[in-house]
Amino acid sequence: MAQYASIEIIRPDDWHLHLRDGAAMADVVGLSARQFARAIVMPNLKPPVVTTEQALAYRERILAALPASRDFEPLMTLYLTDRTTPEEITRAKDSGLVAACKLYPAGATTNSESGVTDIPRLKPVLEAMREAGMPLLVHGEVTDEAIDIFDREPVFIERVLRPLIDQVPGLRIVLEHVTTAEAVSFVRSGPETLAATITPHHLLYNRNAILVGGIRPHFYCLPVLKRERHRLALVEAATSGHPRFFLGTDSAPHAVGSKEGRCGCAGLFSAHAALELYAEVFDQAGALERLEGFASLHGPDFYGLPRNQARIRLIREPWTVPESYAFGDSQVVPMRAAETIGWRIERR
Ligand SMILES: NC(=O)N[C@@H](CC(=O)O)C(=O)O
Ligand SMILES: [Zn+2]
Ligand SMILES: [Zn+2]
Repeated sequence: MAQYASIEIIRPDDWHLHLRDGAAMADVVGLSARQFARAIVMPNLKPPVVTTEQALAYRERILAALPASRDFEPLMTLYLTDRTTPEEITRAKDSGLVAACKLYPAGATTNSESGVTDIPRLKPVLEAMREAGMPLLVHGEVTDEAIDIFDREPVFIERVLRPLIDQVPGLRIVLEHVTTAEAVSFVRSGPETLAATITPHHLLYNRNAILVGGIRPHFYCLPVLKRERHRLALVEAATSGHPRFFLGTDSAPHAVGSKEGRCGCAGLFSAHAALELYAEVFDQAGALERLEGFASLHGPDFYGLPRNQARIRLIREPWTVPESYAFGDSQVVPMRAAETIGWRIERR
């Protein structure tokens, strides 16, 4: 098998990113813009981004915080609630700047308190999205207390996603941050309108990372890391060349104090090195030739957006990740903190 010293690909996009807001956002946005041309920006701020007007204002704050040299396009999203109307979908579509809407089952993850409690009642909104050609992005976990946290994704697929696809056929759906073999086979056997994003952490780690040799809060995210057999299924899907699996980091920075407490927040921060971490995965799988499809082609194709023109080069050259990055009035601990990564992006 060829051992590439470097690899050049079309500049990638991140189809699932948390940028937060204010000074913290200003500290992290440049790290994503360094590698990605565009990113789907998640709307789970406090309070959430529920109207087109709020999404456009958030977009302006992101653009204002970008380093002058960076060309980076934030693709905005709306946070669906029980009160979202079909008219709001039309406004979002007409703005030309809102790319998708996000469904958080209420209580499923970080800042999802205002999420949807009654998904069947959302049908008129989902139909308006289908007419607008606007994808529905889904955090796919049930919140039922009786369901084990490691089973919440497969149960969501059977209880919620399968019926939803039947009720609104033709709606484009992205099952975000898939973590299980069940999700992979559901997407593979699903309609052409169903896709999934995969994170670097779910490709690189299994649940041992959280629990072996001490409890490691920086590996805690939702959906939680799963068994090794699930990780292997994700690697197979990502590196297979299948066009309905693509890159979405779910980089979700939290101030170090909110991760390392008695009740730590869910979310891993990977924006400092996301593409480099994906390169490791594809390299280990002997599939570097397929990185470009996963990182740069399948996403825009599914969203119906143009592919990027610029190119980016990754070099096989280890570097040590800092212990932390600035994050507003605090710090954020990055994935692989104080450890090495085998690839780096060529500076231009
Ligand atoms: N993934 C996470 O563990 N956390 C995300 C929310 C999410 O994507 O579910 C966050 O906003 O912190
Ligand atoms: Zn999520
Ligand atoms: Zn997320």
